[in-house]
Amino acid sequence: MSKSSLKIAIAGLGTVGGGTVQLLHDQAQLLAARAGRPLTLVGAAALEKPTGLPLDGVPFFTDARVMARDCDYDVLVELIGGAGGIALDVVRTALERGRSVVTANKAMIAHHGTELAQIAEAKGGTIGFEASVGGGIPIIKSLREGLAANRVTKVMGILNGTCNYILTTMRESGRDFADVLAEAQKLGYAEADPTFDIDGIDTAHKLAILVSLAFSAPIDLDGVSCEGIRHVSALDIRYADELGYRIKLLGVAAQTDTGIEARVYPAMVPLSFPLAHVSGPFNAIVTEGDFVGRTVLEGRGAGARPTASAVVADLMDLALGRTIPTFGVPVAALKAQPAAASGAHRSAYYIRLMVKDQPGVFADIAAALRDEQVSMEQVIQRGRAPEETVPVVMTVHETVESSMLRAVERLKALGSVADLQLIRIENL
Ligand SMILES: NC(=O)c1ccc[n+]([C@@H]2O[C@H](COP(=O)([O-])OP(=O)(O)OC[C@H]3O[C@@H](n4cnc5c(N)ncnc54)[C@H](O)[C@@H]3O)[C@@H](O)[C@H]2O)c1
Ligand SMILES: N[C@@H](CCO)C(=O)O
Ligand code: NA
Repeated sequence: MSKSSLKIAIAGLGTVGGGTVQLLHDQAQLLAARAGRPLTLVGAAALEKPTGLPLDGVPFFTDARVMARDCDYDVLVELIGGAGGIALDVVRTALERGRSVVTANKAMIAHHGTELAQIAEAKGGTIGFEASVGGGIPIIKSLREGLAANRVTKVMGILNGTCNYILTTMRESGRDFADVLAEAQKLGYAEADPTFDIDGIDTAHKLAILVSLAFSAPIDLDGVSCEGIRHVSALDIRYADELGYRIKLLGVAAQTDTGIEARVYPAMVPLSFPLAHVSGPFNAIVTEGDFVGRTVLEGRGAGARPTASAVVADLMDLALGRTIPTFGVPVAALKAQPAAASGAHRSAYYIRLMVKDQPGVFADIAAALRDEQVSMEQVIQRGRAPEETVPVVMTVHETVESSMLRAVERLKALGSVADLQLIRIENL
């Protein structure tokens, strides 16, 4: 006896929605064979009906709210975007109707995930959000299922394809930031508002989701500190190369004795580091678990086809009746934890100072570092330009963050220092 099809309504037909419609069409036979039932589109909504997508015979809606409310579907796929607004409305409507939801919307999950999981639990639906973190990389499934036997102690990753594309292309081509960002937008990697990418907000959304899954805690976006890549200059990228590092925007979360540490920041990573060679729009995530040790997952973090691959993986779980609580455990079992004590983090650092080229400057810099017990490792200063500022670049040994920040204040207060750039050096 053949099973009934999984009825899918899709809201949003842009980069990811278009890719998803195409995948459901191109792989229809393979999906039906694996799921034991067809996956059928019963509705599609967007501001305008795109041409060139295989949507013949699929009812089209310009109002996604109407589709969410009236259409007869098993699962609503939300690919509109935005933390609230229409995306949240259609998702709430579907869940309230006892239907399931699949979404790529990390902003919405990071802001409203716990509340939505509660509705899903109460009404008998589920929420799939594999596409929301790491694009096509199965990191949600990995944390929620594959690593379920472990206490996870650390999750660290390159989680934003746009930033990684910008940093990689700037390094390889010497092109400037704005030019490369425009290219990432054209390729469909960037968010509708690309400041979400470059200011680290998108990475923070994704890290908040990973923290919840890894440490069984309710989503806490406010608990993620966030620094983007706007201030990373071509000069720093060149010095990183010379010193044997790559600059990467990282999301890093760890379980510490005092609570959860969750941070987004650009860091220099040594070439031997598992994330150093991850380039272009690729993402990668390193996890550490108490029994499994380290695992590393790498793949395409953005773009139509990889992201559609993750959306449809969630649809396959639904078609097969494989369901699991949204964050791995029922909402009532999620336990909030305090944020780790600030300033206690230890790491090495890269410092670039723009200084006036005059006698005594270096002694002042050395004294500022000495006074805060910060120990220098390498120093690069070359060129001579008595009328201008010149770069002095240093790396310092592992030091407590609070000492490093006090030393930075001392350095900034020196009359000879015109500018200062501080970048963490990350190691595992
Ligand atoms: N682009 C990527 O590589 C990527 C990867 C992972 C996750 N995501 C996420 O996927 C989601 C979609 O991103 P995208 O890049 O496909 O966006 P997009 O801008 O390419 O597409 C958005 C779609 O939503 C539709 N839409 C917008 N407002 C609407 C409204 N009021 N009513 C009905 N439809 C409306 C648009 O017509 C369009 O079809 C976002 O949450 C994004 O963060 C994107
Ligand atoms: N704007 C996001 C899309 C994938 O989530 C990125 O560049 O990674
Ligand atoms: Na994913």
